[in-house]
Amino acid sequence: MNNSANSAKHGVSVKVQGLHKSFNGQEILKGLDLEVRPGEIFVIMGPSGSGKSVLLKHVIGLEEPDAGEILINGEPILSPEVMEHHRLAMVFQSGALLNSLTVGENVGLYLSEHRLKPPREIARIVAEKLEVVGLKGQEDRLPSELSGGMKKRVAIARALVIEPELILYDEPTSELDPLSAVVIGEEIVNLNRQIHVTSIIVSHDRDLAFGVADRIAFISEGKILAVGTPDEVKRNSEPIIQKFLNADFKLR
Ligand SMILES: Nc1ncnc2c1ncn2[C@@H]1O[C@H](COP(=O)(O)OP(=O)(O)OP(=O)(O)O)[C@@H](O)[C@H]1O
Repeated sequence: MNNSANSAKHGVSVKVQGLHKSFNGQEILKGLDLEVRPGEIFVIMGPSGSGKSVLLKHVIGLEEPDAGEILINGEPILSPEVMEHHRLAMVFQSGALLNSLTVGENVGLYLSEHRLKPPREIARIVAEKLEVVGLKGQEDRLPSELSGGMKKRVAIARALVIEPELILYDEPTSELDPLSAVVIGEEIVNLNRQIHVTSIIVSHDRDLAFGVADRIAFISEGKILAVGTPDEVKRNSEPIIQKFLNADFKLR
């Protein structure tokens, strides 16, 4: 983490160029190109198995491309420039909280493990981030005592301790009831307005995508089929997109 940049409240740009990735001889990403603007809420939507999570892992540097590259503010993701000067955070699908630790310990874990701040300062930062996600005063609770929506909000608070310039959300509303999903969507938008962080969300939740996105990319079988505003994507005539967006029960 670069402390000198901590006061800067802005998002980074993300550029994906010609991204290819295969696993065990099977091509999963087939040459993806994308550009996410600073401060944008960008949703990557598409059917199960289309490669959304694999793409997200490349954007945070957890996977290396077979070909192509990911640029953060014009610099390769794995370059020293990005590693040292940009703060990228990921909110995992499961929340990835440690059940043996309290909420406060989970949120402050990165700072305490790396001894980046004195305990009193960590406690102050944890309290501040919990307040941002609407969980003021919940430090001493255990993850097992929380609802699914609260766990996701704790996971978001944990991402916030590094003052991120980019937050990646992997299926932030999965396993949530519709009301809790709306709360998480609102949280993502509020954060975006408050700290101007660039947000990339991977989701097949149509309501979330159309509710929060500035722009949406629709991905299918490792290719981008469309990129545009929610209205543009809704109007796209590609049959796979229309089928996905209008899928409904037709039993009665
Ligand atoms: N590390 C890996 N090794 C082998 N295959 C993988 C690996 N990671 C992903 N895959 C395969 O890549 C394909 C795309 O997976 P991915 O998780 O990106 O899909 P997704 O679009 O996020 O789906 P979902 O919406 O169901 O989460 C799947 O067929 C998956 O089995």
